[in-house]
Amino acid sequence: MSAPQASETPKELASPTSAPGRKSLFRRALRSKQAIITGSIILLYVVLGLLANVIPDHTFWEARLDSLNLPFGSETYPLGTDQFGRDILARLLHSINTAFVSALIGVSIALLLGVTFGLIGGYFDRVRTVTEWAFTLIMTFPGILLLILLMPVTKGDYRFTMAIFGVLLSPGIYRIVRNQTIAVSRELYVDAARVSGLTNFRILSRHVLSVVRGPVVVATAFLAGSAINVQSGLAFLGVGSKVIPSFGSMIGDGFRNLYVDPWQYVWPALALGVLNACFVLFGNALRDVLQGKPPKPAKQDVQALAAGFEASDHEPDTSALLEVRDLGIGYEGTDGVVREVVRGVSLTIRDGETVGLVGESGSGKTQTAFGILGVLPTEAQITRGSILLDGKEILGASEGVLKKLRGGTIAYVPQEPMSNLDPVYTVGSQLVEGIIASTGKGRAGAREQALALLDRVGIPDAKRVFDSYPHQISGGMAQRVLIAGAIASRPRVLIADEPTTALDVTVQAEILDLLRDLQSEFGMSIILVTHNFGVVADICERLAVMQKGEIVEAGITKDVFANPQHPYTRMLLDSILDETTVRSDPPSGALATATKEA
Ligand SMILES: Nc1ncnc2c1ncn2[C@@H]1O[C@H](COP(=O)(O)OP(=O)(O)OP(=O)(O)O)[C@@H](O)[C@H]1O
Repeated sequence: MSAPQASETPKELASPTSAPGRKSLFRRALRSKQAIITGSIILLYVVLGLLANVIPDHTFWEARLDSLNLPFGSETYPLGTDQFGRDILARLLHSINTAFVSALIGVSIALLLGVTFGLIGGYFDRVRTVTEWAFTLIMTFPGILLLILLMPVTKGDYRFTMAIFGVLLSPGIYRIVRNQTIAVSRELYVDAARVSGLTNFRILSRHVLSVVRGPVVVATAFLAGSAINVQSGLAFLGVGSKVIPSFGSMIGDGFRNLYVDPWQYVWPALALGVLNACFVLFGNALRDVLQGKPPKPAKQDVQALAAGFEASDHEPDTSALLEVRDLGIGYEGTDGVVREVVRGVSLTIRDGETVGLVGESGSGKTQTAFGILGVLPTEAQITRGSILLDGKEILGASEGVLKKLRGGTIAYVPQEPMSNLDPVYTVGSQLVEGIIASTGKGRAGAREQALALLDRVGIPDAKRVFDSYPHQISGGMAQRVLIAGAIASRPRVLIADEPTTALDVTVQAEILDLLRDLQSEFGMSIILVTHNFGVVADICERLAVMQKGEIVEAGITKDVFANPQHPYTRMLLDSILDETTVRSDPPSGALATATKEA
């Protein structure tokens, strides 16, 4: 399980680990009204373009001296004629084809270069310098000027011009793909794929491409609009063939004839404007779909949720600080069926107590914790339930409300401390940013508090650690740093997700001692997510045992340890190594050696 990464991801792109595949993006796009409307309009343009030789009564090049500047609504010329007596409708429909061919050529070349070299540059560190250099060089070219200067080479053929424009667009795609590839290459599952002997090509096509394609699809929509605009702009300036109709050349002709018949200007400008707006809005809709919105409960009192943090109509347990009731979290499978990974979990945490959420890997502990924090992946669905904080419903609250809660009332200490510190920034600057965001303090005050917190969590040379980069400190120190960040806002609930798993035994004990001290000092409640009964025995007053998404047993820790009721709890307890029992049989290696010596 990895911690939520949304905050570490560039705004325009989804987290690499959460990026859905193309199929999922397409399916989710169908749920966005904006994507459906703008996508349908773009599709309508395509159909009209395909019927360019069928719909009009005249060809686009046919000029009739007896039909100059006919107004719209004229017989056989529904949109009228231009100053050369040519059918505006025919020219408009052919302009659509010119626009789409321009977009197709420009975007295809940009994708071919950007995706290919983005994958190569992102994945292979050794060639990255070369790809960076090449694409930075391309970015220095003065785009439009270059396209005009290359007129003698392109001979005015807009298709060649757009091919060159595709090269000029490619750095944008390259950067998206390169960034995503670098991020994915650092994921543990990619390391695992390498170790298991998968070829680089297989890793790139299977693991990396599936992550980068979402953002690339979104960028493609924007690039298509941009290619159409540039082609139209060049045609307006007179760069390119006068014979092939395009929105730009029609706008240019209409502009020159504005006082005779303004409609000759209005039609192509309108057609280009609408098409352009559709590409931009379609791209925005895809991006929203990709970034997603926080999962909403399936069945909730919508009005209460709309108010964000309104009082709930449940009858809350008045002694409870946090109350999770019948929480269900599910994911849609490839067959379209939603399967619950958290199934009706109920949990109560009172002020100042530590509750262990225990169970083997995959039992739904972290999903429950993420549900409380409101940081579930966008594809997650809340299928049922309620989460009350101080008796108020927070499930389905707005992102603004949840952000405030996460920064202040509820804090989170993630698993794997090292992966949760950005290697590019010093420990201090990351702590300071977090403190500014959660407390609203100024930089100097935040720095002072960060140093005090580092000191408080038992880091001996706080100043040195403050100025260190994450790779310069140990795992135990990194965990202390994350705890320092989490307690900065003096939270009332601290959710610690396997806070000791990645640490060696002595450091584990120190971290548990630290959590215990901080709890009594701040009087906060702790939810300790763990698979380790030893940790639960050490620090938790109560525990809840999870299996396959359900709580199968809950109670006071010493009671459950003394008299476990559920077979699964008994099995987990039995699997704890009994330190008083020493195996009498020698390890197999020793046995083998002994046999050999004999
Ligand atoms: N994005 C997702 N899509 C589909 N299923 C998911 C997703 N994230 C988690 N799950 C599933 O939810 C289940 C519970 O996962 P969760 O991370 O809560 O387990 P856990 O008990 O915390 O285990 P661990 O300690 O290994 O993280 C798992 O079966 C997991 O495969």
